[in-house]
Amino acid sequence: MIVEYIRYRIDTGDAAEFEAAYGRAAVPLAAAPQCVDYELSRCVEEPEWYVLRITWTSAEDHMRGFRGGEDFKAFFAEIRPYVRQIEEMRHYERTAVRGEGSSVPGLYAWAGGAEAFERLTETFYAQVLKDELIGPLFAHMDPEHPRYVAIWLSEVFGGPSRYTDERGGYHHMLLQHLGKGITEPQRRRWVALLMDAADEVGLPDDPEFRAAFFGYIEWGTRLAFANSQPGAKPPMQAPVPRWGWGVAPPYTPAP
Ligand code: HEM
Repeated sequence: MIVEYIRYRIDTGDAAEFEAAYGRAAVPLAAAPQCVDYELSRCVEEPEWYVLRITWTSAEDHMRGFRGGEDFKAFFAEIRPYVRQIEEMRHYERTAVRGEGSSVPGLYAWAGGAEAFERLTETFYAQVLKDELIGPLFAHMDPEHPRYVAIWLSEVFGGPSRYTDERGGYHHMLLQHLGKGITEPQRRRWVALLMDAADEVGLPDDPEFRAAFFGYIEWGTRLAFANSQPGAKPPMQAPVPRWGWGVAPPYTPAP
């Protein structure tokens, strides 16, 4: 990915028409498969300055793919009057220094932290052991298993990286599932019992949290199922996944 910055200096009297033109130009821009995202910002201290940021899949995709295609023609038709007001137009490589801030709490904090996941797995595995369909799979489980899965889940949902640091990370978890031959009914029962346990221990039940939580559990159990089949050849090394809110961040009612 590559980021293009275009800085404009626009007379304040032309600002409304400039923004409207970009509003129209954004339609073919958004339709271009080379465009990852875009944002036009206006300077607060000196309102004649604008910066347009466009993330492209690559500089080559931008210069050859987009510029050579139909979307560019429609895009350029809208912004042509402002080309002479461009003060800078360059591609920038992203560096490793980036990340998200804490304005939105992570799923780990939202769930209630380490204790919440420990309560969850304790209750869950107590039911698992009594279950006729999946209980036998866990008959010889390590008594610490619920705690290990709690620190795995905590790490996945944005808590400390304890499973990676203390328990061998993804590789170790993967080894526990290889060759287990989990069936689809067993996977479903695992999911159902975990969701029951989530209710029982009072994990947050707002739609946004449960959608994100369930999304990971669905994804993770499908991987565990696939990786447990005879002959499966999953990647042996990978980071522990990190799961976020996805398309529905926490709902905060208007004040
Ligand atoms: C999101 C889904 C899942 C997660 C996050 C998960 C997580 C884990 C982890 C972290 C371990 C290793 C614990 C350790 O460090 O020793 C493990 C082991 C194991 N998992 Fe899963 N698992 C998932 C799905 C499943 C499913 C669907 C099944 C079967 C129905 C299953 C059966 C097992 C078994 C039998 C073990 C070994 C337990 C033992 O003997 O100690 N897992 N799992």
